[in-house]
Amino acid sequence: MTSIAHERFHAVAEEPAYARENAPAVGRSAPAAISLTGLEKSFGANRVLRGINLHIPAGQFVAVIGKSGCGKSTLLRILMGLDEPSAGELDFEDADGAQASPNTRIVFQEPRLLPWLSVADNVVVGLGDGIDSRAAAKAADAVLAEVQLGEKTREWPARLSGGQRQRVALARALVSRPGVLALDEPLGALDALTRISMQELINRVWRELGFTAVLVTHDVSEAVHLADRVIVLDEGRIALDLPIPYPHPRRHGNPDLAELEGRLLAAILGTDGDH
Ligand SMILES: Nc1ncnc2c1ncn2[C@@H]1O[C@H](COP(=O)(O)OP(=O)(O)OP(=O)(O)O)[C@@H](O)[C@H]1O
Repeated sequence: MTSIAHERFHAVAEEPAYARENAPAVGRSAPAAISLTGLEKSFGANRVLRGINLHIPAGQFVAVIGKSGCGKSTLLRILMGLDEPSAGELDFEDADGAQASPNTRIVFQEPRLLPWLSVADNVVVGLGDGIDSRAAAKAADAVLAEVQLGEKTREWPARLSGGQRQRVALARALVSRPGVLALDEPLGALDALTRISMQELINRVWRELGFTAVLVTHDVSEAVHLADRVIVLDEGRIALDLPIPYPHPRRHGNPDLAELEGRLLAAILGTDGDH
């Protein structure tokens, strides 16, 4: 495993006006650091995660990549509290290193929208209960504008394209201003051009809002375009921990990124030592 001294290569911009004025207090949390220590997960005799040690600083964007079945989604589910580890520890820390319980949200490959609710009401679902309905509607409209769906707030999900539906799912995750956002192959079902525009959108909202992001993807190009750091999982272990030391936003076709993509592919396919 290659360990890295993390540096922030992106400047988190000052909080945008829409976020200050329209984000409700409910759920809102500062970006949190994530620490995994000796994390293990078994399903019966199947040892899926085998002693994962990983520290993700607050605000970092990490991509997790690896062969099908290597444990990526299991790791993400444990991070989100959707599954329990068999052994080891998961801790969140605030900027002072104190234990934290950040607001965490996840976006899946399928948008999972409720078909009987409008686009705006689907986003309001992301706020949970206990928030004034006018404040919730205002927050939903603002975040929908941020994901360029300001024209579609009253539309039904069935009348949107696949990319638009996934932008609603992203807006539903962002409306409560999470400190940690998990992305489980969120662009996997989209065509190549929509993927690129969604990558730009994810990169922009991350730079603007500054949450900690963990992205599971099969796409090495997506990983090096979005992440500060890419973790390659192999049979439940970290096979490579690769920093991507370039400022955001990143250009497609950059030869330095192409070289990193090659290294990642070799690590995923287990051909690092071959010539
Ligand atoms: N709830 C479960 N019960 C039993 N086995 C499970 C469960 N969830 C995952 N597994 C097993 O854990 C292993 C890792 O699955 P996981 O979904 O984490 O892999 P992945 O790397 O995300 O795969 P993919 O890239 O195909 O989505 C697989 O062998 C899978 O069958």
